[in-house]
Amino acid sequence: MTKSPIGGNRSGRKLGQKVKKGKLKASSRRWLERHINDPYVQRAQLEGYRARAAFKLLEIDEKHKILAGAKRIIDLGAAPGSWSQIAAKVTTSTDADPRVAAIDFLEMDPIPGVRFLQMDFLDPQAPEKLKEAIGGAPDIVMSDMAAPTTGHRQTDHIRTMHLCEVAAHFAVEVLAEGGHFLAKTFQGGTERELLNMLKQNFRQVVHVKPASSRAESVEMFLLAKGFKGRHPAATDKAAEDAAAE
Ligand SMILES: C[S@@+](CC[C@H](N)C(=O)[O-])C[C@H]1O[C@@H](n2cnc3c(N)ncnc32)[C@H](O)[C@@H]1O
Repeated sequence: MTKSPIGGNRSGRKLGQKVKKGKLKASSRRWLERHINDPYVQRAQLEGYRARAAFKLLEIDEKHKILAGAKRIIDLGAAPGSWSQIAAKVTTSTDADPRVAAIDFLEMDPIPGVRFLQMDFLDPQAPEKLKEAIGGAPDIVMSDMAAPTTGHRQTDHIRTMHLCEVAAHFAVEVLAEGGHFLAKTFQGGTERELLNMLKQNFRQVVHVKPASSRAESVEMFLLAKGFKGRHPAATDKAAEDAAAE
């Protein structure tokens, strides 16, 4: 999703009205020009995705093959819904047999096969509600969550890193063995402690910057592949291995 400088408008309707009335500030006009000329925005419209963010997930998948065979997927920070659209397709989720659970504190238009919770993922009740909604261990927990911007770069950075950390701990709590965790992070932002925890619990941990993630953005994705499972012995051995590295 691309954030509008006029306040999180996703549909472009309000923006369109402001353009018509000639009320745009210079920064908004620059944003709009970039948005309109963005090839990923155009492709998203052509291919029926709700956001250009779809291509970040598709590019990561092209290289790292995480989606094929996934039966259940949890999507954190889902609105407006392009990742959930992909998840519903991959899992062949339907309203009668839902296999995708999604959460966002913003509204999201319904997607067939996606159980959507409009709530804050940091709400203490969110993990249980998501588990109930998905109805079984997910093969993928993916998070595109970014904290709402305050204008103070470091604060925004810390808040998004916190979301990434909470998402990682949730993934370790719910994933099926062999499952994957994907989350938005920032360049240079992933804490060593979090990386170590992921290395203990997953076979491979990498940082990815898809081409569709704007070059000027510090956004990156953290991908942890192949969840080792919640076997205490395996976890102890993994911890020893990670500590020895
Ligand atoms: C980049 S957008 C996600 C775009 C989405 N992946 C897509 O493909 O349409 C990030 C989303 O994270 C949501 N978000 C941020 N913090 C959140 C939180 N604490 N709980 C739930 N959603 C959150 C925002 O409301 C926003 O909609």
